[in-house]
Amino acid sequence: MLVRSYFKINRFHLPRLSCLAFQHSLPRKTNAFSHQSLDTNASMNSEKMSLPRYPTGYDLLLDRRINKGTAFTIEERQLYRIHGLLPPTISTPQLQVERFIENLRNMPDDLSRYISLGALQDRNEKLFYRVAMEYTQEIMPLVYTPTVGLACQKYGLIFSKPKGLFISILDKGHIYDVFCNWPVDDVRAIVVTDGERILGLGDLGCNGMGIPVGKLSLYTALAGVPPEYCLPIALDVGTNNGNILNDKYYLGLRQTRVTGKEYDDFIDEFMQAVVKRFGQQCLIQFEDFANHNAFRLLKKYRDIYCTFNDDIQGTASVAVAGILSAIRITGKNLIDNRFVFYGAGEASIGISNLLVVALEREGLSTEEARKKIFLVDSKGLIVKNRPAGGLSEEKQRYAHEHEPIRNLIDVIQIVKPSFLIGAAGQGPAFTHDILQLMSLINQRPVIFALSNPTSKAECTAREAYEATNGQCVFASGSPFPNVEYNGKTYIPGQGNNSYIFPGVGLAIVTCGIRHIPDELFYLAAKTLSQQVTNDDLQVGLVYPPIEKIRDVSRKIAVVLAEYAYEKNIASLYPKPNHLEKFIQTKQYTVEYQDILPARWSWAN
Ligand SMILES: O=C([O-])CC(=O)C(=O)O
Ligand SMILES: [Mg+2]
Repeated sequence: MLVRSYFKINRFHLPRLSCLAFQHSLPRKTNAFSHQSLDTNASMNSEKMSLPRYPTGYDLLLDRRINKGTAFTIEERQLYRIHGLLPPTISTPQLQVERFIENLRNMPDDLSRYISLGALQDRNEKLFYRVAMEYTQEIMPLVYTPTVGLACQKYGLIFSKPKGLFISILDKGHIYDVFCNWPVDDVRAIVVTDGERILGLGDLGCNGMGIPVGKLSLYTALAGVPPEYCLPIALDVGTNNGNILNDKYYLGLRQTRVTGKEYDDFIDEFMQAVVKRFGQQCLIQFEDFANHNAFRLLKKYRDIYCTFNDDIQGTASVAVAGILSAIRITGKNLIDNRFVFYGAGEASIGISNLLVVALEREGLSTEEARKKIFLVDSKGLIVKNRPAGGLSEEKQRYAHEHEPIRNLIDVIQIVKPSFLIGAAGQGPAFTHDILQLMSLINQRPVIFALSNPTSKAECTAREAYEATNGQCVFASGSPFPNVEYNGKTYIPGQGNNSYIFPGVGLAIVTCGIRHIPDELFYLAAKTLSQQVTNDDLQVGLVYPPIEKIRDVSRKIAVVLAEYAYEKNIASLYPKPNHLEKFIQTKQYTVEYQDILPARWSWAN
């Protein structure tokens, strides 16, 4: 059948088609990324049949948004002049996925796989997301933590094609003009980093670009945010990392970081330029800024722009969701727990702040809630009488009236926590002794090792299960494989903000939420935790399985959108009658776009 139609078209229709294409002056080139204005049906409304304005010939194969590779049909190959540029067999999308996965598995290491996935994203976006959605569990660690950490460290070596914008301090005064070089006008979600604290790896300068790219890939793969709405940005204000400055392949500015007023003015201009270019409702997600800027900038911008800080608020939300699920396993009421945090940076403070909200909902006063939380930083337990240098405003809230305690193990001895949460980005810190102590204090201790990438995790899943004799409830920021221990299989959950930010992004881009109050992250946490079934809890999972993530993200988005309409901070009007259905219709699908004119038939 296929072969017959192939010959039929070849023999009888090719000359006529070519001629038709010329007659209606099919444009040879359109903007490589933007097809949203090129509506097939709209073009079909004209009396005379005209062809949709897609690139033709080789250019079509270079257009990642509509390229289908070997899945282009005979008709498409003929009509768009790509016949002969591809081998004769027409693949199904499923076969394309299988071919890609087989190649991927044959590659020597994860960095090669990262590069290969990035190249697929540049070449055939639909196929990239089909692979990412069908093989989420396998692909996520390659496009995201932990491999993205390695990719950032090697970014100068592996950079090939632009996936976002690089805006440097040298662009100061002209940031809007740089934005104008981005080929899409309707951008609704930006993830931006200044590269100063990439995961737990420290200052990587503009090599940090891998993070916004990875995060936005998950916006689409995990929540179905259309990729054309997404823009990754690296702000380059220099780097204080000597190794990078001396790396001959480094692609960023070779200068130390600009700070103070010059930095602040630069970020101000950046924020204003986003609004000028893309509008007030464009989401700006801050990612992997250093502590000292992260809190400050969040406070400064949160009420003026549509913005949030993922490391503070997204991580807080996913961790609180994990806490709410974990107490369903341990059987303790939330207010009967004590929480020790190892690390007192963005993640720990963010989680603590949201946890206080959750404890308040259970009837505690703010003061009582804060007393349940114990932060340990590089100097030990955070206590009120810290000598010279003092404590930042954020840490101050959690300072206890206590003698200084230097070591984590001593803190645990004295505080007797039920939760031990690591988010210091310092690598192994939950020793066998510490983990064992947790299981002496608690029947079911809860251990979260949230630091990323894997090399920075406070302990491995195996270490946690073994030291606690399989009794602990465990989650980690980067994925760990299942653990077989004493004849039982333990499934470690991934307490990563990727359970939260894609759903938050989906709500914002579909309903035009103008501001992002903290309440949204509490609602997201509750909704996420509600998606955890008793079966999940039974195997120790405090998050839903990753296979359900698209539905989970949509559920989060619906709850957030409801809240936004209630509080009058959604700008899409009128409110859709059925929010869930509405949001679902806006979720990206991996079906190839039909690029044949709607009324075209080969019988013509
Ligand atoms: O990227 C991740 O995996 C989570 C995160 O935001 C971080 O560790 O900074
Ligand atoms: Mg981050």
